[in-house]
Amino acid sequence: MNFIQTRGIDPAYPSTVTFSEAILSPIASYGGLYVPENLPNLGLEFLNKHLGSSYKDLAFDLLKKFEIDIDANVILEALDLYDNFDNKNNPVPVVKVKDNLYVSELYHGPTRAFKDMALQPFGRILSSVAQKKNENYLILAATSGDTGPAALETFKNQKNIQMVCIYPANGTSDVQRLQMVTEDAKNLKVIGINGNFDDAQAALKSLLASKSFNDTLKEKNISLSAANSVNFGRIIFQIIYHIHSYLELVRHNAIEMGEKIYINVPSGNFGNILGAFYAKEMGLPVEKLVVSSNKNNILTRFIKTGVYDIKDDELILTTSPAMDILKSSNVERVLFSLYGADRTKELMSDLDNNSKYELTKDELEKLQEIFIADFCDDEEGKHYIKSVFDEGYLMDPHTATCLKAYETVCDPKIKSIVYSTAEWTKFSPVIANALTGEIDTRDLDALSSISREAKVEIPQMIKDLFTKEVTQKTVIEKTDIEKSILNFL
Ligand SMILES: N[C@@H](CCOP(=O)(O)O)C(=O)O
Repeated sequence: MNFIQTRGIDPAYPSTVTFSEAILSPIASYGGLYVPENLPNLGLEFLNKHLGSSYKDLAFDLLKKFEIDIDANVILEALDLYDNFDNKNNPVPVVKVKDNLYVSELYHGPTRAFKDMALQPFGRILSSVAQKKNENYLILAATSGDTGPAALETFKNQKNIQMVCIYPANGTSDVQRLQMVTEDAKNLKVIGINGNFDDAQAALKSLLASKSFNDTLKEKNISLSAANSVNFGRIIFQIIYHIHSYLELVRHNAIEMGEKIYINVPSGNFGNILGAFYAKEMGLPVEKLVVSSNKNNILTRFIKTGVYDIKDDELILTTSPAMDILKSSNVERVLFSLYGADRTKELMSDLDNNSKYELTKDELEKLQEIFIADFCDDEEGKHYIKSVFDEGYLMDPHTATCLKAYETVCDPKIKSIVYSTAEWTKFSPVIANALTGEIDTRDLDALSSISREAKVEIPQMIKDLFTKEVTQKTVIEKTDIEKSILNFL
């Protein structure tokens, strides 16, 4: 299958590219993104066929449907990385929390967040394509806390790869930061910036599009790619777990095959729910996609009003930092699917030039046929963490935001899957505070207090972070990112 461009075609670019070309060079004409030319139609036949399949078999068959230009043995090797998750037979358990409410736990990989679901196999595939071409790649990642650790983990010590991860120095949890700054592989560089995630992502996009930066890299015999969800290589793996989660509900006899459900996703850069959007487009029975966010509530406002307006917004630091985002990259891919390339180009250029765009009434209706949304502030989040804990389930603050939308915009008679994007260990102070009222300033104290209260073990890999040497000490102004990357190479 070929890939096309969300903002139409600049004559300087090829009109279509293969999957490997799209992942090696993820930014398309006019700063747009690559999307599949068409989506495979799965239907109930595919779902029925995979009721008894393992996660890896489902994934392999789905990837086959996309006809990507990657050797089958490379795909199989990449999928074998799911064997390192907590349960090699099921990397994504789906757990019942209360009547009609299920949690799909996406955090059982090496860095304890959902990003491992895609970055583990995607990193292996990208590295293998680079090695086969015998080319050197610089992979950039901008992170608000979860992508960074997962990207560093997947690319560390990979041949032909150097990787730079940019994070907001004061915008992640301690555990997220420690996961990054204690990485010591020679091919990795971690850069903290005095700025927020939007600054980090803007720098990444501008470097990907910069001719002079790319030319400088070429002189060093290096090409440039990205590990964020702007890269379709991430998204393709983020479709699979939505289908798997649906099948898990059928397997648990929670739903009949074909029954429609809500898919409720904590959303920031929109990659996770975009995977669900594509799964729905491919035939997964979904009532609505529920977009949950924190006090940085631009996605909720957009879905409720059709106006994406961040002119007067200041990014707020919250207790669900992975969603502290205003310029959400993957909304663009939905705009393209619903309204086409010309309109997407117009809307995205409004956003770039005026920090605002506005849908027409008809366009908004089309969006609202698919998406509903609500946001949850930190205090409400703590309330949900506590009340769900009292019913026997421990969840992180990102997952907790979904509980608000579950109550406010979903029909309780229809089953919901809420996606749990991170393990409790990554955000212990807020969880400890929600459960016990304690205010722990040190993560270690908060981890112990949750461990006591909830009778859960702190995983060794999390404990180890607090004694590991900090090897990545760079913190710079956001204007110095390019210089700092070039110094590293
Ligand atoms: N929430 C992310 C931000 C980057 O998102 P991505 O899905 O585009 O990689 C994070 O935690 O880093």
